[in-house]
Amino acid sequence: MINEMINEDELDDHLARRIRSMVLKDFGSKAEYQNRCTDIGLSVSTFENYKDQFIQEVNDDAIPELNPGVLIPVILREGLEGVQNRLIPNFLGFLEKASPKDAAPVAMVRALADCRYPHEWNPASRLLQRKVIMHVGPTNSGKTYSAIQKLKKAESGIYCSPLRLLAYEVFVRMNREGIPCRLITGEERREPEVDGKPLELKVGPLGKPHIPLMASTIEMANISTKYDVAVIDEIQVLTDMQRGWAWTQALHGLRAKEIHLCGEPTAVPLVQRLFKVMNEDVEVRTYDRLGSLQVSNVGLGSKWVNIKKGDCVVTFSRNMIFQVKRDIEQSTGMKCAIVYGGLPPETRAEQARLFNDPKSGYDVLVASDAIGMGLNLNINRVVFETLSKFDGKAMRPISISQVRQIGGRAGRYQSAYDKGVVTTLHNKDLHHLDKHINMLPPPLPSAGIKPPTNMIEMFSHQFPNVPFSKLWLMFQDCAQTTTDFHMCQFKDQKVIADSIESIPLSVQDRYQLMYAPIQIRDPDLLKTAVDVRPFKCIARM
Ligand SMILES: Nc1ncnc2c1ncn2[C@@H]1O[C@H](COP(=O)(O)OP(=O)(O)OP(=O)(O)O)[C@@H](O)[C@H]1O
Repeated sequence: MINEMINEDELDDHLARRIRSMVLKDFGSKAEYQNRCTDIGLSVSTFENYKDQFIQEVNDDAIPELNPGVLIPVILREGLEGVQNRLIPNFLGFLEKASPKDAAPVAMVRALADCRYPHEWNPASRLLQRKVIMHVGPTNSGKTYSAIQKLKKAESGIYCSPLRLLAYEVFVRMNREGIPCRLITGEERREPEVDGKPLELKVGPLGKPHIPLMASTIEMANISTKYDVAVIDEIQVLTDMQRGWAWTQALHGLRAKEIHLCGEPTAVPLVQRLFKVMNEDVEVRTYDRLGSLQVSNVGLGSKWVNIKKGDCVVTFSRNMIFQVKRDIEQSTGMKCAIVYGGLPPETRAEQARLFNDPKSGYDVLVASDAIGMGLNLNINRVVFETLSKFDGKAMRPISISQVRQIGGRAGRYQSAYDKGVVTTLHNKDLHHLDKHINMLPPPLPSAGIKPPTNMIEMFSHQFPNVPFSKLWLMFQDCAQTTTDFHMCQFKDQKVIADSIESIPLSVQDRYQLMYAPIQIRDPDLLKTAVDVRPFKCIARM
């Protein structure tokens, strides 16, 4: 497959055109596309009459959504599938212009799947004029620190986190400083406490205890409450294929007088465009890195014996984390702490604490890319075990943004090592690392969206008795979006939807289950998810 071999810096207009031609050839010849169009109500003759004209228009770059410049980030993020998924919606858009009469049979279902104005999905927030401040800069530049300072002083506020562990960090820090803060994640809810003991709360004006702050994973952020200040961390994740919708929803929906966004400068143009549609201005504050970060001129020569105290080895599979830990402990005698996404927050925090404490005896950290977002660790040197990651389908080079985010964990301000070093296990990877760490990633192309449940329900009324996984595909074929948005795809969505198809459930329940982060490899968990409702118990954010 062509897309499995593409590096971020190799994909140019010419290659994007070649990939597009390949996909268009299938559109013209494979029965699948015709069937998908007839499933939603188009006649066979309409498809046959207009498909070649459509292919010609695309090849002439007359359909902006399928131009090479738009497709490059799509191919990098979604592979060939991203281009394939965009063909039918654009074919229907083309048909509507070319022959409204022939497009009439699908006009209503297209209107029901109109996702061009996601800011209208949160009408209550449109009544507010929100002040938006965007803190941007490289890693370790004090962006989150500045935003959190504002949150601390707020009468009411929310911190929206990309990770359970970061939400937990803010929860612990705020309560320790005497500022009552709740924790809300997919897994747990906690009232203000310090070291397991409830925090003494002041009584508010209505005679109830006043808890001003909430630290929440972004998927769980309550957007119906009013806040003085909201902080959205790692805003660049809004472009993520699976989770981006939660950032977009927070950005559109948070009912806060003041919103602070923290993240990479690459997010600025897209975020500005999204707020412009809502008539809200964005004040951009730019930060510089606190302390230097250097790429080493030597790798470890593929030898774990070259690991030193203060090193963090980054690898991308859970099996490798344990393997690397064993290898390092055997060849150096040093003990390794481990951090990866699947660990419970307390265990992760404990492992991070052990590594950060110079007297604990844990000198090395072995971690997954879970450390790439915001964690404060005393790392002297980040060592990439590899620069490729399995994305569920194929091994792909990690993005420039990921290289920079993960590498940037070395040398944290006011930590034991304020100058950071980045290197690779294998010398052959060093050149790639050096090139990418100094490269500015391109601006973010689009923000993820997840259509609201009522939209899917309305759409489903047009196609009774269609299995849900097929209905979701039909919705996406009909969906209209602008180039600023993309529809999020949920991990294993088809497998989940098909495995619950025979169980009597509402459309709302099916939709909710489909995007719940269920471990489908565990059949018991999937069964529990179906048996136990509401489904909050299985959320694993
Ligand atoms: N003005 C400051 N005073 C004291 N400590 C600070 C200050 N600014 C930043 N720090 C500390 O520096 C470290 C990095 O800051 P912060 O987490 O805000 O960086 P960031 O730019 O958000 O980085 P990342 O994107 O990696 O999360 C943190 O430990 C933070 O507490």
